[in-house]
Amino acid sequence: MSEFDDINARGLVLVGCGRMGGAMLKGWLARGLEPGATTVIDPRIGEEWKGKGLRLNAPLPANPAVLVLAVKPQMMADALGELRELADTLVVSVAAGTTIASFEAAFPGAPIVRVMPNTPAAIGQGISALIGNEAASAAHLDLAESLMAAVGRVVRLDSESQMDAVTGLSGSGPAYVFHLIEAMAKAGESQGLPAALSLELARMTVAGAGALAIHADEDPAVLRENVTSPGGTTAAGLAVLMDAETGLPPLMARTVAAATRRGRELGKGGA
Ligand SMILES: NC(=O)C1=CN([C@@H]2O[C@H](COP(=O)(O)OP(=O)(O)OC[C@H]3O[C@@H](n4cnc5c(N)ncnc54)[C@H](OP(=O)(O)O)[C@@H]3O)[C@@H](O)[C@H]2O)C=CC1
Ligand SMILES: O=C(O)[C@@H]1CCC=N1
Repeated sequence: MSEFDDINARGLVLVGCGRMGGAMLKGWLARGLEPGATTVIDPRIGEEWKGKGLRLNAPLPANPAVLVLAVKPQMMADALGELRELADTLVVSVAAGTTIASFEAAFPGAPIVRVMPNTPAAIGQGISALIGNEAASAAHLDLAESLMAAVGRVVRLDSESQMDAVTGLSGSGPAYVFHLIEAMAKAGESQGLPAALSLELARMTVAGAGALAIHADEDPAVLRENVTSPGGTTAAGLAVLMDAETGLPPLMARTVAAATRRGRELGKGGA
């Protein structure tokens, strides 16, 4: 028994195979999704997906288990317009902003699950938050959860109103962390290190600290204190980074707030 048994029997349709759709597809194929059971709809399908046995831009199966929508929110209306009605299919959207209500208008009566994943899904290290509509049964939610659990961890939300903040935190978050790596590498260069060495030190520091944050029993605050010798180098660095006015906390608060706000705008049809 695998989480893909029903999906492999009935089919999965992925609409939009770009950065996020592609990341999930990579993870699903690695964990048991059969290429022949997978229909990918994307007008500009990347070369990497050809020759793998996927059904590329092929007619939709009669009654797929799941329809995954992974196009940009701004393209969603066009993409939905191209889909015919589906009989008994779970609709899963990963689009930022786009509300469950807007999908209910497109798929009346259908079970709909809104998910916010992130791109580490490509290596099975994602985190996804999900919430379903009234028509989504416990079995539908379990199906969506098992699909996303195949590419990382899954949390369920209490309310759709949490989804924009989730998007601003963990959906967009990998980009913040990649930028942290870039910024640390640049800072090392400024202190005289060669670029390649600085990048390697920054990349492994973030990766190692992230892994430790998951595997250690202690909270991140304790792990931070473990690095910080009284009167030492870390304390000097953190005095800058943790400054309540000019440090990371207010900057991160503004960053997540801006992303959350943008999610809300997209939900209202913002271009
Ligand atoms: N990237 C991320 O980290 C995350 C993205 N998301 C969400 O995932 C969704 C996709 O984002 P992302 O992968 O970054 O975007 P991309 O632009 O990389 O991927 C979207 C893909 O959909 C294709 N497409 C456009 N119109 C249609 C259509 N009518 N039918 C089928 N495919 C179509 C695009 O083709 P073309 O390029 O030709 O337009 C593109 O290949 C968004 O809604 C986003 O909010 C959610 C979490 C994280
Ligand atoms: O930037 C975006 O809008 C999407 C949603 C979360 C991550 N990428």
